[in-house]
Amino acid sequence: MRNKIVIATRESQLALWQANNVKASLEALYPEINVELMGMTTKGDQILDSPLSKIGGKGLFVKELEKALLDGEADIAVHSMKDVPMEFPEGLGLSVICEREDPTDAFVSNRYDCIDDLPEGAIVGTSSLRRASQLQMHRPDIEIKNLRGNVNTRLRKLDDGEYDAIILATAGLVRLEMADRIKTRILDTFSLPAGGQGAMGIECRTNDEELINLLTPLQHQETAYRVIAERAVNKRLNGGCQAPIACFAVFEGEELYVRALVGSTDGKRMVRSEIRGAKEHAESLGVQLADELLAKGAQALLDEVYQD
Ligand SMILES: NCc1[nH]cc(CCC(=O)O)c1CC(=O)O
Repeated sequence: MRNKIVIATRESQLALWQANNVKASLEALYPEINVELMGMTTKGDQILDSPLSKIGGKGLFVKELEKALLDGEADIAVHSMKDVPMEFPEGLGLSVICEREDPTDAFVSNRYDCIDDLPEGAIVGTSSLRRASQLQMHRPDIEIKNLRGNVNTRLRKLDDGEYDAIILATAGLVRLEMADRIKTRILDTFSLPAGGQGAMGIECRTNDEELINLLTPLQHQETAYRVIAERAVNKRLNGGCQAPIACFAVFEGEELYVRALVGSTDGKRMVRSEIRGAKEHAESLGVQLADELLAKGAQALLDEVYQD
C-alpha cells in the first residue's frame, strides 16, 4: 500500500486551489497517506500576449503535467475540465470527475450591473471566442478587447480602467473567494458556458489501479454525466474551449437536457440545437447534438476561426 501521492499542478492561484482541494479530500479519506503538490509552469502560463486561439495547440495547460505523470514524477494531475483535451496520451486517462461548482460565466464590472446596462461602444475584456461571439450577438455595438492572464491579473486590468467590464468563469471567482466581484451570473437563452466549465477532473496513469481505487470516492456521478455529454459535443466538432463552441447539460429529473451552439466570432451568425435523453446515453446525446449543429452549418463557422 502506497504512503504518498504526488499531485502535479500549475502554479496559478486557481490551479493551486484546485490541487489543494483534492489534496484535502484525499487526506480526509486516507490519513495515513502523505499528499504532496508538485508545482509546474506550462506553455499556456508563459505566453500571455496572444489570444489562446492563436498560439494554438490543444492542451496548452496540460502537456507538462502529463509528462510528469508519464515519467512517474507525479501520480495525478488536477484539471479544470474545460481545459482538458479530448484525447489523452497513451497510458494516461481521466479517472475522476469531481462535483461541479457554478458553471456560469460571470459579468464583472466596477460600473455596470449587467450586459444590458453597458453604454453603446463599451469595451468588454475576454479572450474567449465563445464569450466574444455570444456577447456580440446580443450586443453588436460593444467592443471586445483581448484579456489574458490569471484571475488576479484580469481583475487588476479591469480595475486599471482598461475595460468597462470583463467576463470570467464564476467558478474561479467563487473558489478564490472573490464572488463579491460578480455583478451577474450569465446563463440564459443567449449565453451558454464552455463544455466542462466549473468541473475539476483528475488524470492519472491508466495502469495504476490501486490509485484509481483510492480516487473513486471523489467521483461525482451527476457531474460526470453532464460533462461527458458536453465534451462529446466538443469532440465531435473537433474543438475545445478555444473555439466559439458552447455546450451545457443539466438534469431535468432523470433526463439529461443538453444545449449547444457554435457562433462566428463577430456574433453575426450562430447555430444552436438542443436534445434530451437518458443519462446512460450522455456521450451519444452529445454526438447527436453536434451532428445537428453540423447539419445547420457549424463547420463553416469553425473553419473561419481555424483559418484566421
Ligand atoms: N480558460 C482558463 C480557465 N479554465 C478554467 C477556468 C475557471 C474554472 C473552471 O471553469 O472550472 C478558467 C478561467 C476563466 O475562464 O475565467
